[in-house]
Amino acid sequence: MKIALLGYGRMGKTIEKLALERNHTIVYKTSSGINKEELQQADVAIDFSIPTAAIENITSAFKLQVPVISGTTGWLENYDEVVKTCNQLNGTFLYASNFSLGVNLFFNLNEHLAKLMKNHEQYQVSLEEIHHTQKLDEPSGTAISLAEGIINHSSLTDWKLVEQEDENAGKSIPVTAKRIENVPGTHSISYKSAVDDIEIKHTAHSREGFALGAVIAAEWINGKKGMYSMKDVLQLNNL
Ligand SMILES: NC(=O)C1=CN([C@@H]2O[C@H](COP(=O)(O)OP(=O)(O)OC[C@H]3O[C@@H](n4cnc5c(N)ncnc54)[C@H](O)[C@@H]3O)[C@@H](O)[C@H]2O)C=CC1
Ligand SMILES: O=C(O)C1=N[C@H](C(=O)O)C[C@H](O)C1
Repeated sequence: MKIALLGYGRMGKTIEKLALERNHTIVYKTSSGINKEELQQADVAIDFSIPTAAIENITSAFKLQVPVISGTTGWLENYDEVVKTCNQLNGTFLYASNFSLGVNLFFNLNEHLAKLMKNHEQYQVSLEEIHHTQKLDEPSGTAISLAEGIINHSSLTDWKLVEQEDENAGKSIPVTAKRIENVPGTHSISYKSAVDDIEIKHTAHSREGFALGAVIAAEWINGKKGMYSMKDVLQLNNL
C-alpha cells in the first residue's frame, strides 16, 4: 500500500518504521503543508500533525479522494464540521483519539465500569492523564474520549480540566493533566468513596502501540468510502 504521512514528528517516524516492516511504501511525507500532486499518489494518508493543521490536511485528502486516518488531537470541537465536509466531498475518514488496541479495550472496560457504578453515588469519579512535556493539548484526546464514555452511562453531564483531582467540579468529571518528561501516555480513572477506592489504568510503554493501530486502520480503510472508527476496525461494537 502507498502511504502519505501528513506530519513527520514522533508519531510519523514511528508509523514509517512499522509501515515499512509491513511491506508498505511511504510515497509522501510532510511536516508543513500539502503538495497535492504528491498526496494524490497515495492509497491512504495518515495525519499525525498539530491541532491547527489537522483540518486542512484532512480536507486536502478528501478533495483528492485519498482515504485519511487522523490521530491528531486538540481540534475535536470542529469534528462535526469535518464529518459534514467528508460527506459533501464523498471522502473516507477515520479519527481516533487513541489507535492502540490496549486503549480501545480500555475504552470498553471504562464504559462497563461506568455502567456498574451508575447507582453507587457514594463514589466520586475522577480522571487523570500523564504525558510528555512536548504535548501541545490538554487534556489529552484519550482523556476526553474516556470522559465521554463515562458521561454516556452516568448522571454526569460534562468534564472539567482541574488542577487537583479533589476540586469540586459539580456535575462535571474532574480531569487532571500532568506533564512529565518522556511519558508516552498514561490514563487512569478512579472511583473514590470514604472507605475505599476503585481504579483502572492504562500505561503505554512506547508509541509503537499507537503507530501499529494507525497502520492497521490504514490497511483496513484502503478502498472504502465513508466515516469509520476504531470500533469498526477492531470489531469491538458488540462487546
Ligand atoms: N491518536 C493516537 O493514537 C495518538 C495521537 N497523537 C497525537 O498526534 C499528534 C502528533 O503527535 P507527535 O507525533 O507526538 O507530535 P510531533 O510534534 O512529534 O509531530 C507533529 C509534526 O507535525 C508537523 N507539522 C506542523 N505543521 C504541519 C502541517 N501543516 N502539515 C503536516 N505536518 C505538520 C510538525 O512539524 C511535527 O513534525 C498530536 O496531536 C498527538 O496528540 C499522538 C500519539 C498517539
Ligand atoms: O500526544 C501524545 O503523545 C498522545 N496523544 C494522544 C492523546 O491526546 O490522547 C494519544 C496518546 O495518549 C499520546
